[in-house]
Amino acid sequence: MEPLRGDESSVDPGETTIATRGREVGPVPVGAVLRELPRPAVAWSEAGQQVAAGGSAATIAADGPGRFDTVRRAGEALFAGRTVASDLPRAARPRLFGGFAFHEDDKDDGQSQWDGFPDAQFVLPAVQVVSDADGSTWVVATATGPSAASTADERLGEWAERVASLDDELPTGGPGIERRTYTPDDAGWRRQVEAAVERIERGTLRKVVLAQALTVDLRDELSVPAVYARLSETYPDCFRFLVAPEGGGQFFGATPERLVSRDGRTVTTEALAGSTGRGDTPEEDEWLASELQESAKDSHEHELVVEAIKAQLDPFATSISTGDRTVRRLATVQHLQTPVTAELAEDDHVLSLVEALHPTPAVGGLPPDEALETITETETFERGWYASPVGWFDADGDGTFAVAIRSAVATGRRATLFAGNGIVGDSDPDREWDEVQLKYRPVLDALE
Ligand SMILES: C=C(O[C@H]1C=CC=C(C(=O)O)[C@@H]1O)C(=O)O
Repeated sequence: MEPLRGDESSVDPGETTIATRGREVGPVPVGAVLRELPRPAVAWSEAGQQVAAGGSAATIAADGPGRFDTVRRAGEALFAGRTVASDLPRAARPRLFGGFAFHEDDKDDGQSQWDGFPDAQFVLPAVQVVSDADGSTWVVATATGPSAASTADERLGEWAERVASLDDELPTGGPGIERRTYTPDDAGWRRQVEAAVERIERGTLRKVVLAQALTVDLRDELSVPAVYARLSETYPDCFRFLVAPEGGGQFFGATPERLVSRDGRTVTTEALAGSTGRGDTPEEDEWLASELQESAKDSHEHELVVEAIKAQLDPFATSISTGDRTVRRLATVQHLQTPVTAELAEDDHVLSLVEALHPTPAVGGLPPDEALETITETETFERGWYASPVGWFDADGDGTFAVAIRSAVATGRRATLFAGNGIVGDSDPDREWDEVQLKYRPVLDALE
């Protein structure tokens, strides 16, 4: 099916009647399902809920500066004609899954690993396997158009049968890494960080998140479903995601960072910035965590993010509150984290909040425009969808988006991993290099 593009007028309500049907099945391993599903494929896991989805009942794509608005309006037009079988749990309702490129005018020259990833793309999956937090698993089929109901019924029958007879054998080890190429290399990184620090000392820039890319040539064919399953085991508390558009590469990761969730008028987000490593013993872990809590550099970097998020939410909110700052401990790094919640004054759509919050200074910087300019002028690789909003939204305008860090894009036997660090006035290039290497580990470990 051709993606719906542009404004509401391109969406014919007669063509977009949605029918959703579902059936409860026994537990199914996510990797095995992903291997079976057609493209475009998406996977999403949060808070005990796991979705693996494939095929498209409808696709929305958008490019350029109005992309958030375009997607929201096309989504609203699409959802207007939906019918959902009444026996389905909330987790199986129609949702659009996808995300955005980091920059609004992302250059897709047709030759990079980002080929096939537009500035924004969302898919209403034809088939989903949803494992809900209560332990139940559902096969869900969705179809659009005049014969939506009968197509959804047929699709459900076919997929419930296929899912029941899945072979769950997946490669147990990673494909192995033959060659690594860093962009920039360590000397180039040093120059970039020094130039950013100089810019901060000289003028009005306060913080910029500089990132780098690590391209790995793989020894064996990569099974993204197997890597996704491995990330799900190692990072159960992170958002795991996979976006595999038709005919493009596969973008995946396990990110600790929520961009925003909207549930009615309640908004949840967080500041996550300031990092240190993990220790070899519980005592060393504690020592590193308390050093992080007390570090003036990390506190400054973190507080800039908290203040910016509050300011970004302010125009929407009747109240904003922040929780206690804690240390979030992951498998290879520890971060300073502050939860932020807000109550909306009106029923703003989650995509309006995504637009307001992206990029947070945890992946962009401050002031935002100057930081973005610095990133564009400095970085020598394509961010594509790295550090961008990925997630879902539904017919009510509720949704959850994560920040797509700890991620990689893969095509064939090659994967490019991304990682970045917040640079402030007293950043040291060597320490920043070491810290960035820790952020490659989640994906790297799954590939080795
Ligand atoms: C930009 C990344 O991390 C951000 C999130 C947490 C901590 C960060 C930091 O300490 O610099 C970064 O702002 C990344 O992982 O690529």
